[in-house]
Amino acid sequence: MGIKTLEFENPILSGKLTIPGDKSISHRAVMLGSIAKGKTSISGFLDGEDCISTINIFRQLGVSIEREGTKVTIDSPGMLRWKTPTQVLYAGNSGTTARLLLGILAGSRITSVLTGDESLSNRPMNRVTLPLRTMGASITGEPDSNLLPLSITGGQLKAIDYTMPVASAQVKSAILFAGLTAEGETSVSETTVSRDHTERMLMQFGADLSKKGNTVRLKGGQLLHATDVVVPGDISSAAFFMAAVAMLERSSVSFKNVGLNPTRTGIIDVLKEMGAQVEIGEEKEPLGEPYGDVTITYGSLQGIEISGAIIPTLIDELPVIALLATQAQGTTIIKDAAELRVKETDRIVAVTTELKKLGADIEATDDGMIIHGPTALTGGSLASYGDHRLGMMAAIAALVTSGPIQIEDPSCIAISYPGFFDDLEKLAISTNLKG
Ligand SMILES: O=C(O)C1=C[C@@H](OP(=O)(O)O)[C@@H](O)[C@H](O)C1
Ligand SMILES: C=C(OP(=O)(O)O)C(=O)O
Repeated sequence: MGIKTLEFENPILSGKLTIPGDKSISHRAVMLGSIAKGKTSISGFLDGEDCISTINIFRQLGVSIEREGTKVTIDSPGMLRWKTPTQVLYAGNSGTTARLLLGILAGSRITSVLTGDESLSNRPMNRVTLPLRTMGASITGEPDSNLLPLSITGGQLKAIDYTMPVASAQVKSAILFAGLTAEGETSVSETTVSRDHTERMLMQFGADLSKKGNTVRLKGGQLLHATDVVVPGDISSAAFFMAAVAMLERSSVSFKNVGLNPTRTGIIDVLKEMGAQVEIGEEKEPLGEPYGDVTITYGSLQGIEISGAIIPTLIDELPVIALLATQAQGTTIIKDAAELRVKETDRIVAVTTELKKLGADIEATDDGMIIHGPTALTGGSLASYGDHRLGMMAAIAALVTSGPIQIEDPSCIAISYPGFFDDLEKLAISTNLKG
C-alpha cells in the first residue's frame, strides 16, 4: 500500500482542463455496443479501472473490443451469439458493472458467475436480483442472492411494472436491460429521478422507449442497432477541481466539454448556492448527452442544506462537498443521502472520520452529515479506504490544509480518474507543489 504526500503553499488553481470521459456513460456504451450486433465506436471513453472491468467481461463473452486510449471499437456478434465464458466474470470494484450486468445476463442465453473485489462483494445486490427474479431470472448466491459471487443462468424473462424503492440508476438500468429481452412491456417508475444515461443511450441504439412523468416504458424483444457514441467529460470527476477552485481565493478554472445532463448537475447548483461564481458556455448535444464548458471562480462560501431530489444528481460528489462545507461560513446539512452507506465504503463514516482528523467540525447522521464552518484545517494522514472518491477528497483537502497530507493507498483513484494527480499539478500552476 503506497502513500502519496501532497503539500501546497498558498495555492491558486487556474487554467483550462479537459476532464476525462464520463464513467457512467462509458460503461453503458460498452454494454449496449456489445448487446447490438455489428460495429460500435466510442470516443472519449474513460480509461479508468472500472470501465476496463466492463470491457474485459464482454471480451470473455466473445465480443471483439479494441481500445486505443480513449477510443474504443466494438465488433459484436450480438447478444444472442455471446459465448459461455470459461472463467468467472470479474467486475473489480465497479458497482455499475455488476448491477447492470446482472440485468443483461439474466435475459441472455448463457450461464455465468459474476464476482468482484472485497468492497464490491460486500455491496447489496438484492436491489437488482429481487426484481430480476420477479421477472423470472435465475440468479443464485448467498444470502438470498444479495452478495457476489452470483450465478446467473440466462433465460426468457417476463416484463415487470416496477416502482423503485430507492433512487438508483443502477437498479433502473438493470431492469430496463432485462426488459429488452423480456416478453411484454416493462415499466420502471421513480419517485426521485436518478441519472438517465441508460434511457438516452437505449434510444440512441434504436430502442423503442417512452417516458411519461417519472415512468419509463420499454417493449421487450427489441434488437439494438450498433452506432457511434461520444462520451462527454465526467462532471463527477470535474467536481473535485470545481470544489477546489471554489475554496481557493483568486482561483478560476475553465472545464472543457463537461457532461451537463440535468440528472447529474447538482454540483453546479450547490456551488452557485454556496456562493461560487459559475459560468456555463454554449450547450452542445451531439448524440444524446448534453455537454459544454463550465468556468468556476472562487466566491465567498455560505453553508446550505442539501436534501431531497437533488441528492441523486450529486451523490458521488458528496465527499468533496463535505470538504467544501468545512470552508463555508455557517452550517451545511446533508440529508436523504443514506445511499452513501452502500458505496465503495460507508462514505458517511469514512468522510466524517477522515475530515475530523484534520480538525473539521463534522458529524455523521443516519442519512448524511452536518458540517459547521469555516474551520482552519491542519495536515494529517488520511485513509482512502480503497475508495477513489475518498482518495481524491484527501488530495483536494491538501490545497486548504496548513500542513502536508499523506494519502494512504492513493492508487484507487485510477478507478475513475487515472490522470488525477497530473491534472492537479497542471492546474496548481502558481504554487509550490511538493510530493
Ligand atoms: O448508474 C450509474 O452509472 C451510477 C449510479 C449511482 O449509483 P446508484 O445507482 O447506486 O445510485 C452512482 O453512485 C454510481 O457511481 C454510478
Ligand atoms: C459509487 C460509485 O461507483 P460504482 O457504484 O459503480 O462502484 C462511484 O463511482 O462513486
